[in-house]
Amino acid sequence: MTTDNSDDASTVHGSEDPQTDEQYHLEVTEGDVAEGVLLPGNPERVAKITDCWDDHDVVADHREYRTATGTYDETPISVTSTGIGAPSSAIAVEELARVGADTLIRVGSCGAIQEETDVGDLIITSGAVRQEGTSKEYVREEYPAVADHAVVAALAAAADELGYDYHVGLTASTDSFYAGQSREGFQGFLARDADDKIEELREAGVLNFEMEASAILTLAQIYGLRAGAVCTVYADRTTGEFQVTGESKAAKTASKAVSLLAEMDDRVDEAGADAWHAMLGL
Ligand SMILES: O=P(O)(O)O[C@H]1O[C@H](CO)[C@@H](O)[C@H]1O
Ligand SMILES: O=c1cc[nH]c(=O)[nH]1
Repeated sequence: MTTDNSDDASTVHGSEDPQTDEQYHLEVTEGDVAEGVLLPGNPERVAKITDCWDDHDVVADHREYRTATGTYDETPISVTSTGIGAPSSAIAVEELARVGADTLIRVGSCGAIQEETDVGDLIITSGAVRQEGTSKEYVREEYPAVADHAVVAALAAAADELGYDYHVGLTASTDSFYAGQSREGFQGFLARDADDKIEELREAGVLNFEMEASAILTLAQIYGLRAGAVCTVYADRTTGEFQVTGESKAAKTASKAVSLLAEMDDRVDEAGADAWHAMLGL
């Protein structure tokens, strides 16, 4: 008996050299992406991000993963959409790391749960509650999802320079937009402890809900990569207001942060760690 495997053969992605092979989900290879990569959830946000760059090319577009590479303020930079949620974001981190990315910044939207945060504000994540399952496949629940301190500082410096209102603090990353974020489901369904859950996070000082940051930060920490997150507030969970607004603020802030980090890295290469600390005001 003969078997026709021609279709299979054309879609095999080799695993002998995972660094340089085309990656199975993202369809990127080494050289396609810069060291600094922005990670929006929504593929449609890729174009909104590249709008503020000097130039760019779309280098891959497969499933939820759209990747573009270009320059911002003369700094090489890439963007890859992750799709919604931790499982697909973890795949993006895995495959981007394999092709040479070392700095990952999520550029997202979120729901804010504190009174002082308004729709359109930016929230820069310093650490994230791991209310998702993916990062638990990698490491025990007690392991912290922390943002890289230089990435947080660069995002805050960028938002300052651009004149945007921002808050720095803790994010809760969930596996569910509805039940996981204490929203009503279909026909008014309310998950067990929904009200208590949002109140507990609020009282513990958590600023916002979104769905990817904790997995990205956890994997980055395990792999020795730098990561952070900046999200625009779409939902104000204290007033009930919801508006899709301010996407370009997070895009510009994260792009500028990548160029500030590259500048810091160059200075460290030239003058040692003291210069880096001086730039951060430490
Ligand atoms: O706007 P993005 O980056 O997709 O982020 C947020 O929006 C989606 C839910 O609507 C989730 O991915 C959440 O994290
Ligand atoms: O409330 C919100 C808004 C955007 N994304 C989320 O995950 N939650």
